[in-house]
Amino acid sequence: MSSTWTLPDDLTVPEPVEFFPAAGEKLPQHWSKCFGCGDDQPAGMAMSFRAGNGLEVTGRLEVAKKYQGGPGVIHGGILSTAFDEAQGMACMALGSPVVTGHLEIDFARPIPLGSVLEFRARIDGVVRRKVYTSAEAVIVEGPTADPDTVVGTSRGLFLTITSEHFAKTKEFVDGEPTSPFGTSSV
Ligand SMILES: CCCCCCCCCC(=O)SCCNC(=O)CCNC(=O)[C@H](O)C(C)(C)COP(=O)(O)OP(=O)(O)OC[C@H]1O[C@@H](n2cnc3c(N)ncnc32)[C@H](O)[C@@H]1OP(=O)(O)O
Repeated sequence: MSSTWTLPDDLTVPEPVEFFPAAGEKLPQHWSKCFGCGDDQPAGMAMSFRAGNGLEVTGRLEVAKKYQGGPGVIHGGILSTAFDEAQGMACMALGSPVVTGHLEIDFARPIPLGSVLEFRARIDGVVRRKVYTSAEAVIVEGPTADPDTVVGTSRGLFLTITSEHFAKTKEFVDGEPTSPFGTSSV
């Protein structure tokens, strides 16, 4: 199905901030307790990310058996979470924390359990606090691996925020952060 997503006319394309890692380098976690990428979150998806060219990042997800939705395939909510994480991590190029405002996914192909997915996510541009992002996923390891076949696509709007955003939920934080960005990058 084709997306109804359209980019605004007044979109501008920023440069990555100076401290954004060079292409191929690992991105720091934004929050070690994050369900998507945290290394201090045993229940989480343990996604990892590297900087790509310009405003692009690549992410990796191993599709564990516990992510099953339909028989033998990934749950759509897990794939959506992975896109959310990947597009949010692309926003790291702005050097500002963000949260997701809107996310839409096309599920293009079944994704068998045991696959390794690669996500290619990017910032398409910004308008004021609004960050327009997009991403695709391909299977790079597993029974149906094919790096040229897109198995899912996503478009997402992220909003830059200040640290005050999370002040409201500070008392509910589960555990101490260990990521370089602490609680505030998200
Ligand atoms: C670098 C860090 C790496 C982070 C990776 C993290 C990956 C995971 C990310 C997440 O999953 S975050 C968790 C899920 N998201 C949330 O919990 C956010 C909950 N929603 C909110 O807190 C607020 O709705 C939000 C901050 C998104 C917006 O509220 P604001 O009061 O700050 O914005 P405001 O209403 O002033 O709108 C600002 C602009 O955004 C637009 N906007 C806001 N929400 C929108 C929406 N949902 N859809 C479309 N447009 C939206 C709004 O129309 C307006 O456009 P204009 O500038 O053109 O006037």
